[in-house]
Amino acid sequence: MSADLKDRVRSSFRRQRRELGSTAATAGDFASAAAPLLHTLPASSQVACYLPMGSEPDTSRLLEDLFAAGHTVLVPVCEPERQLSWRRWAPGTELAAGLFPGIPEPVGPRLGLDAVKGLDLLFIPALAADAAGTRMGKGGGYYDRFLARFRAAGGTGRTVAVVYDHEFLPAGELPADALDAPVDGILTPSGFKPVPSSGVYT
Ligand SMILES: Nc1nc2c(c(=O)[nH]1)N(C=O)[C@@H](CNc1ccc(C(=O)N[C@@H](CCC(=O)O)C(=O)O)cc1)CN2
Ligand SMILES: Nc1ncnc2c1ncn2[C@@H]1O[C@H](COP(=O)(O)OP(=O)(O)OP(=O)(O)O)[C@@H](O)[C@H]1O
Repeated sequence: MSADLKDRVRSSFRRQRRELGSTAATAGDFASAAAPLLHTLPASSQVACYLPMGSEPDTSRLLEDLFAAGHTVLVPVCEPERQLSWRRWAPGTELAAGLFPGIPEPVGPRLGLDAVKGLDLLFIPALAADAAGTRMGKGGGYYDRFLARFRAAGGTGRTVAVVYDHEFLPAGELPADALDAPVDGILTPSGFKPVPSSGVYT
């Protein structure tokens, strides 16, 4: 698959995001769609989820629901060289700009791979995802790098890409390369879609 094709597909989804405006789904839509998935989580699980920015799918209610259900919630922190570390999040946690001014991050101690390799579930930002589990992000490679290290460290947590309904595509429609970490499922406002070949939810 050519990098050029991937760039063109990414640009097109980025443009659509910018044009979404007020027609975007609400935080409640994503939280409701995730409810059945949350019911499958053991008590006191460790769950990662991004803090939404701009026109991204709004995970704010989902974050609150996870915390209210008694799970430990971790959010990503951008580190140099496109690495991710993590911080604990709770409602009201103080946020500050990190490496990228547009991305809010909690203040407090950072957690590295050792502290998070037991993660049970990760909600991952994406611009689009297909039914085969191919995910397209913003192009930083942050999550691909993190998930490669997470799996290499023995991490077995399930991965779920969060996108709008029009960004969920039939299997095989997104270009994929060897470094792309596949997801186990996709969350859209209309529901949770397990990836059959991942075997985790089927
Ligand atoms: N909410 C959220 N948090 C997240 C991600 C995400 O996609 N969404 N990430 C998913 O990987 C990581 C950060 N990924 C990034 C990917 C691209 C750029 C980027 O294009 N930056 C622009 C300027 C950004 C700005 O407007 O401030 C640049 O570098 O020029 C930044 C961060 C970790 N945290
Ligand atoms: N495991 C990895 N190790 C080193 N480089 C990687 C790895 N995964 C991805 N990359 C590189 O990162 C860059 C961006 O990758 P890609 O386009 O797949 O990002 P993305 O999935 O859209 O971004 P993100 O994961 O931040 O949402 C590419 O140059 C890719 O080769």
